Amino acid sequence: GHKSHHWNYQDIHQWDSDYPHCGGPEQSPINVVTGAATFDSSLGPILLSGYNVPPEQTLTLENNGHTVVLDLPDSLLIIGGLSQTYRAAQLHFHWGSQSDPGSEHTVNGQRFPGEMHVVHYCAEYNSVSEAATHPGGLAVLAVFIQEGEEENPTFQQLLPFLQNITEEGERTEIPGFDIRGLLPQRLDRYYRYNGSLTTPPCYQTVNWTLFNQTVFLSQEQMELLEDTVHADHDHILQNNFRAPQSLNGRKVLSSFS
Ligand SMILES: NS(=O)(=O)c1c(F)c(F)c(SCCc2ccc(C(=O)O)cc2)c(F)c1NC1CCCCCCC1
Ligand SMILES: [Zn+2]
Repeated sequence: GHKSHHWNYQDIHQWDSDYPHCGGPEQSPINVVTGAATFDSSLGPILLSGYNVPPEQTLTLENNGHTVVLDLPDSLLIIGGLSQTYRAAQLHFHWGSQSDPGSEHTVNGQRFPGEMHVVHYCAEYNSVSEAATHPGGLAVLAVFIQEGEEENPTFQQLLPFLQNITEEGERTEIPGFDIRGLLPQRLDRYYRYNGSLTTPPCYQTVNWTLFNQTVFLSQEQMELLEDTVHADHDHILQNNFRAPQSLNGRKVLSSFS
């Protein structure tokens, strides 16, 4: 298991004293300035395989005190749109509160209500932990979450279970469902840059894909995400996002013009 993370989102400026990579030059998240992105025609559509998990296969949903994590079978693959094949490890969320947005990345200075990260590791490694320490070892698909009129049926196969894991350390089993349905329709339109984990140890080993198209949750679903899980016993887990980090000369590419 992981050494217990004694960090939190309140003393973010302390992170780099305990975790030196957090002070590195290629950190995440960033603000994407769309007008400054460079179109790269070699960036093809993200191609997924095995994302439809049958209901008889259960998935573990956990409150780890920093976010809610859905463990994913390593049979879910990214087989296109990246230089190598990547295997799924987990997905988790970043959110704000009912009054404030909580995405990690921002676009032209706009923060979205929430952000989902689907974390994958390069198939040449045997585990996400091993891959996490190698450049390009991780590929995270990031999806911005907005509030809309309709209830999102695929998120409805996940969000109600948050009520089983309100306390840090709690976990629950949920029936498999089509993980593809959590992603936007257009997997061919995205921003791409090299960055890091947005949490300690902040390894600078993440190939980021930020989809241009967002997903929509109803107000009730947003409230489930924002107002259900707690950390260290009593206080509600909200605003679990890191501030945007300097690009330090990094290029942001786009798969579309
Ligand atoms: N945005 S992100 O991808 O950087 C990210 C966060 F912002 C995160 F906040 C998290 S959760 C906090 C880190 C953590 C804590 C406990 C455990 C455990 O008990 O197993 C594991 C991790 C979190 F889990 C992740 N992703 C993890 C990063 C830590 C481990 C490396 C590979 C999995 C991706
Ligand atoms: Zn994340």
